[in-house]
Amino acid sequence: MSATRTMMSQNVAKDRIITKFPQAFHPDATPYQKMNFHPKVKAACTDNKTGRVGLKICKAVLVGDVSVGKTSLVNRFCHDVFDRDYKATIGVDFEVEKFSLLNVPFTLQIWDTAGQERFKCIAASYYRGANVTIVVFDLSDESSLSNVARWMDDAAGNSSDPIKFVVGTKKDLVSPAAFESIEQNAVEIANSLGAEFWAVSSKTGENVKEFFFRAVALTFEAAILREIDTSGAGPTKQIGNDLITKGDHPNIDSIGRVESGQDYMTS
Ligand SMILES: Nc1nc2c(ncn2[C@@H]2O[C@H](COP(=O)(O)OP(=O)(O)OP(=O)(O)O)[C@@H](O)[C@H]2O)c(=O)[nH]1
Repeated sequence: MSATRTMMSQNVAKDRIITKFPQAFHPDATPYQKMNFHPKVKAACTDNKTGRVGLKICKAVLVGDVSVGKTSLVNRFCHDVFDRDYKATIGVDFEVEKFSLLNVPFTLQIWDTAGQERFKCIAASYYRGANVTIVVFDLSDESSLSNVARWMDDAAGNSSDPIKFVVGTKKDLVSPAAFESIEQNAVEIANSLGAEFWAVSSKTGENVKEFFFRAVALTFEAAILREIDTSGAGPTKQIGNDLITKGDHPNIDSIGRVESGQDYMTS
């Protein structure tokens, strides 16, 4: 391993190192059937002799109805906290998380958009170029599930072939019987949208880390495969479809990484 790679791996927190390919929540509720990293990806990451594996930065966008739990999901994963009080997202928030997969550093920008209709225009301008589209609904509120297809259409339609997820939150609020019923509907909808289904609770933390690790692994793999297929040589700085660059944002560093913070504020 090169000195640079060793240094970069050391910058990643221990609980952000992904060694095994994370599995789907439900084997029948995913279009992504792989059980392991692709041999080409393993080889490229293990050798890294060709210089084709560069710094990876991808973009995930969360969308969904008001108050379904988008911010709570991000906060549970990124900060391991849960707030019972509702504070509406204004415009869009973002976090940046660093990972290591197959000893290669990987950064995920997580964009948390507002569900309120009045912020829709602002939020929608951030959908573009997402590598992962995450449509969130509330397992305890069936009406939020009925809007999932529209959210997916709006958000994923602005990106080129993103990895897609439908995530039901607030699992702690539903009885096992109610869960079984809404899960069945959610799986059907997710399948029809070509998305993978997950059920999580940000309150208890159930499945939150598992979900994000799965999203990260699928995105990383797709990005490396795309890079192997499209670039013959030379390390790349990023492989997002349409990532923001320095100058677009005051907190962007020289290689296009952003510090976490709120990106848009209005009264
Ligand atoms: N019991 C329970 N409550 C949750 C869970 N996730 C979120 N909530 C609550 O649901 C409310 C809304 O959560 P948010 O995360 O702010 O929802 P949001 O989707 O980001 O809302 P907008 O920013 O308006 O789009 C808050 O009161 C949270 O505490 C969960 O897993 N379980």
